[in-house]
Amino acid sequence: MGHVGNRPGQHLVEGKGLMMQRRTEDRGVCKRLSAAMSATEFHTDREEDYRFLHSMLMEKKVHLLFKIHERLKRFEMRRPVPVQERAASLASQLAEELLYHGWRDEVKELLTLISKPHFKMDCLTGKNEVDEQMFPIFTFLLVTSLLRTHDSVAKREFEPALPPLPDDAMEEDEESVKIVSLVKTKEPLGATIKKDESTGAIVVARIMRGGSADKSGDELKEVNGVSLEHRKPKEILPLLACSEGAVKFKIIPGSTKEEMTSRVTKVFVRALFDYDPTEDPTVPCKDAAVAFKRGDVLQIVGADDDTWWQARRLGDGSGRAGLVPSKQLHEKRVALQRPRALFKLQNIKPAVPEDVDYGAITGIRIAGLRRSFRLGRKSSRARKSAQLRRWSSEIHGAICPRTYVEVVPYHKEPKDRHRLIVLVGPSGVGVNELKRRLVISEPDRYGVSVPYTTREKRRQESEGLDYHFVSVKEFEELILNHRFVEYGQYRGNYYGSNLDSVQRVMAEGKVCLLDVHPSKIKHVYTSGFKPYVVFVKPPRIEELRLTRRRAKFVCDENSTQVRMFSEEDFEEMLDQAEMLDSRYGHLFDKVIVNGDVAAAFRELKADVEKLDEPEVQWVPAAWMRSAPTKAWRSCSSLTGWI
Ligand SMILES: Nc1ncnc2c1ncn2[C@@H]1O[C@H](COP(=O)(O)OP(=O)(O)OP(=O)(O)O)[C@@H](O)[C@H]1O
Repeated sequence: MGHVGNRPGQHLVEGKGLMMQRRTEDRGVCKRLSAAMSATEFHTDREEDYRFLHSMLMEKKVHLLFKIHERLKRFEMRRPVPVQERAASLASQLAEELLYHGWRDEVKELLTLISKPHFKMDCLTGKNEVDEQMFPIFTFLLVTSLLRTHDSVAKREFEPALPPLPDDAMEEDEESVKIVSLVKTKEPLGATIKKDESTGAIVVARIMRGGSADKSGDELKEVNGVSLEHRKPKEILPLLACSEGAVKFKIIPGSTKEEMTSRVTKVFVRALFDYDPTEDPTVPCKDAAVAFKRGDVLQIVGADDDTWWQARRLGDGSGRAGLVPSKQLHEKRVALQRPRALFKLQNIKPAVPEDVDYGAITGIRIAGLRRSFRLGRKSSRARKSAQLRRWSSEIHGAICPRTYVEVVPYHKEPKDRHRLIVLVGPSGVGVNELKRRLVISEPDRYGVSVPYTTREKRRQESEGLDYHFVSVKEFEELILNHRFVEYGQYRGNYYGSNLDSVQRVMAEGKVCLLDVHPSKIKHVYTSGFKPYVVFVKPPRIEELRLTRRRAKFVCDENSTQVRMFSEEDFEEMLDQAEMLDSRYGHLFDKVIVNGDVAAAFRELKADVEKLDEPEVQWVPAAWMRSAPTKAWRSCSSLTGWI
């Protein structure tokens, strides 16, 4: 066993010698097994080691241990919960009903004795030691006894009772010292501690609002009687970790407490990024942090720290506040990441002629249901400049990252106009298809804005139904007056979605459906339109192949050709969707995956209808007031998020 040398496995061999001495001890079995297994990497050539391993692995106890482990795991997964906390009293009542009448006094006394939870089972197993006639009663009592233990566990009565406050607690220093006893439970204390650099004192750094402790700024003097003088926070954590049951803190109120309380903010924000504390190595305490997804609404209840704010996630039911990265922290993090656009070339989508007669393809003519002015409508020159804009916007996004935006509750009144529904998505994903279905389903409720164009009217077209036909001069004036949400040129003609056209639909009391490139959403991002942005996302490629087998796709740049989707089209659609989601995802209120078109349509319709219900909707605060609240200004500024 005394193998000495510089080989990597040396210490393992020595470890094995130690293990062999203790081979009979159950507790060492697992350790030995894992160490021996590691040792095999280096010593499988040694006969002795091999024999040792073999004999150990064949040991019945090892197998039993694994079996126990598996059972425990299975049991753990089932998460058993008590059906009720009064099983024993029910059983006793039943016993009374059935048996109790006419029992001798000795039996009654015995019954009292052995129905205690801690009554030893051994006493009941020796049949000869007790009256034969009473044996069924013993059996019953044994069960009752077990049920009492069960009830104690169900009521968690096994936890120690709080020790009474020492009589001299307040006498010690009436003004400034208080002793707090807390029972350690599974619920986090809701506090983090740190060393105050200026005074050297250990202080409660953060107390989560709604958590067990809520006295931020207090100074910790003792934990379970152990003085914390000159100790570092990491020395204190083991003290807390190893304390069983009652944990006693001696706390001196911090001087800045009132000041800090007054700084509590009541700001609501929408998160514009996902946050998972389990994947964040820098969070001060993972259990004290709050996970959220992009789009979740958070109530910021503490923003006095530059790095970690305290927030509640609305709708999570716990009401507990926890740590979330501050705006500044998230911005710094994003800034440290390399902007992807600088290193990854984007796929350029081929142009699709905007002038295709949609009605001819679908057989359905609805005012304004022309092919969209979205990505696919650009000439190759326009595409190049669009690509450059895309790059610059990605770099801009990295410099000015999306963090949080202040939101306020909005209750729609019956007299209020419907919100504008903005549909975005990669070309060919089915935005027009969904729009068309909505309009057909309720033409009196849904409407689409009629685009403007400078091209000649064709024979089968009507003014105000297919297009508003205007002169170049008129169109350019409208451009100068910022009347277009989106416009472009194709084959020498202007085409555009006009704000007045959108307003006309809304003024008719209809829900206006608008599809634009997400970069244009800013033109309608106002309290007047209150846009509700729906991102239509393609499903996985397998589902695209399956669902679009018979779909026709307008494909040719120079003509009005229609063809089936190709594999390349699908890949491009998915690429574009990813790009749109990463760049404009912070603007999306809803994401609908358009796999099965009927299901996507139902989901969209239900969602849009919900906007008319009296339920609260969270909208950007900027829509409802001209300036951000004082509280939000204290958190950060609102600029540059759209
Ligand atoms: N879920 C779906 N299943 C099968 N076919 C679909 C589905 N969604 C859309 N389609 C079909 O795919 C084709 C393209 O759809 P649509 O014209 O609505 O796309 P789009 O997103 O509006 O494209 P563009 O931006 O280029 O105008 C149409 O023939 C449409 O009927």
